[in-house]
Amino acid sequence: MKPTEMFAQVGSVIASVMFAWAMFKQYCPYKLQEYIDKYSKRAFTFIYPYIQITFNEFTGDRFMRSEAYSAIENYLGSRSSTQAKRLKADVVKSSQSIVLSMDDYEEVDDEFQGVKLKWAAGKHISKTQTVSYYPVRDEKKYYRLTFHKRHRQLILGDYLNHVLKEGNEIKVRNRQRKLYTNSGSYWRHVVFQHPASFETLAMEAERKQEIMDDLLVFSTAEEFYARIGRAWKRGYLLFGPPGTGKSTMIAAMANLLNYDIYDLELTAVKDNTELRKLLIDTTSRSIIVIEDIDCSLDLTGQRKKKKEEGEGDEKDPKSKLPKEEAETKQSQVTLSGILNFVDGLWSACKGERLVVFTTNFVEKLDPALIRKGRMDKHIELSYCSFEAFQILAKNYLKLESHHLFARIQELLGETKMTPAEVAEHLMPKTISGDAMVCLESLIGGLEKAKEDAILKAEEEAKEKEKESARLKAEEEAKEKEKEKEKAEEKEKEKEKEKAEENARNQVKENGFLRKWKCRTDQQRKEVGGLQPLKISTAASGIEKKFGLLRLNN
Ligand SMILES: Nc1ncnc2c1ncn2[C@@H]1O[C@H](COP(=O)(O)OP(=O)(O)OP(=O)(O)O)[C@@H](O)[C@H]1O
Ligand SMILES: [Mg+2]
Repeated sequence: MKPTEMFAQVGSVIASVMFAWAMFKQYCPYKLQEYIDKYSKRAFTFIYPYIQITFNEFTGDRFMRSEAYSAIENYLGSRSSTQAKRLKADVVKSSQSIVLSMDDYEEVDDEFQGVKLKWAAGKHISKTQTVSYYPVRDEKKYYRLTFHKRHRQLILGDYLNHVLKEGNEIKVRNRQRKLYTNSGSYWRHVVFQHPASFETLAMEAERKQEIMDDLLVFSTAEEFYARIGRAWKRGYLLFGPPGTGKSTMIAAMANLLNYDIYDLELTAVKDNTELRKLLIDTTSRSIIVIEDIDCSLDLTGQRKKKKEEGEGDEKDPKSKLPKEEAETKQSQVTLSGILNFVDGLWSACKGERLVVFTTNFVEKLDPALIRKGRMDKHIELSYCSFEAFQILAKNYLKLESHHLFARIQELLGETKMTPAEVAEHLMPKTISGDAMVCLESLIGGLEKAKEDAILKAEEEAKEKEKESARLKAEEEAKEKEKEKEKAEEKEKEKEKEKAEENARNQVKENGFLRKWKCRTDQQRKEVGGLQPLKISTAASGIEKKFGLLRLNN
């Protein structure tokens, strides 16, 4: 057969099939069409040994992007870049890296525990029913997974879990982290790009490792927290003098765990309701920070006042506050509001969260706020030790050792200097960045700090001496006053005794007079009976006591 004849024949067959299909569509009853369609599909799947699963980009209402779809997109990213011929590129981490994914209708192969699978990207296109010059094409993208039906169990269970988990991890790795700050009842964010890390943090290696382990264990302990029935959150209290690295450590924590930071400014929060709203709006994998919690609000004061008034309801202390106080306060966030934020709300929020409080004065805080369970780990950041200095020297000057280190070690043992101050001395002082100049500057600073400390100690000692002398003088004056009072008391006692003695003598004298004057009954009648004797007050007491009477003559 000639090729032209063959083409003519194939053409007429196709035309006949199309004609038959058109006639079938036109005249075959709808019900019958449905039956034929259904059974032909069943017959096909009976013969076809593969299973297909479709993951649409949007689920439910059109506005929610499917989590599974984006996880698969991330999962297939690396495979696509090596297999697919047409790729889509997207920029993440503010132009720092490019993420590739396969373009529509591309296919990539994957393998899981020796089982081969195929992923394909596709889209359904349907025209919307709007009347317009430019009809909108409604695209519905999807990924389709194809695998042999004998692997159904493995793929539907382990494989899909593996895809979702890995996809989500890639998503987290690629995401641009953010630093949120509250403005009214909303969060505003900027890109978080702090270079601090635990490696550059000046701190004793052992303690540093302990904190890092604690953080890493927490971030992978989802199952553990679920098993013990606790919300997946952990509280850290960082305390220490200014410039010891509290804020730096928070940045290092966020970088270690790849978390966002929510820097909560409590004084800008109107009340507990606003606080609750802000907290509900936080996302998982985040650190919620309240810096200088002792200065943020007079939380301790509010609680103490409440206790004094004997109104122990923690739930709503605001209503118990005196009226003027509640009105004059700019922010009405209360301690109980904070406590509820740390405890109550968490159980309702999915995902892990760290809550970090920092303070310069840990002793000022209410014990309820920092008890274990709320602030699980208390970390003290203190003055610069020699070990911490070595890390700073390595970071700033690229120095592992130097002959001046011995002197610095000695001085650091004798005086206190914060890592921030040490770091300031180690900042390059010359264009050539001479390390010697920096170390000498540090030694100078440490020596001065030592001298200042000695002077301060002397002054304090003098103050103390003065104070104790003043107290002693006060004590002595009090003692003298007491002695004087005692002597006066004694004098009074003596006078009283003397008066009583006199009274007794007078009474005796009166008794003798009575005997002497009333010798006969006749005489008694003449004087007109018995009359009480009028004598001095002390004597009248004795007279009452003994019931003595005298004749009134
Ligand atoms: N432990 C440290 N390791 C490395 N750098 C530090 C350390 N402590 C302080 N610094 C340096 O000092 C600067 C100030 O430190 P930071 O802001 O972390 O102190 P802070 O404890 O938060 O102080 P404040 O209590 O005043 O908020 C930082 O920019 C950092 O460069
Ligand atoms: Mg700070």
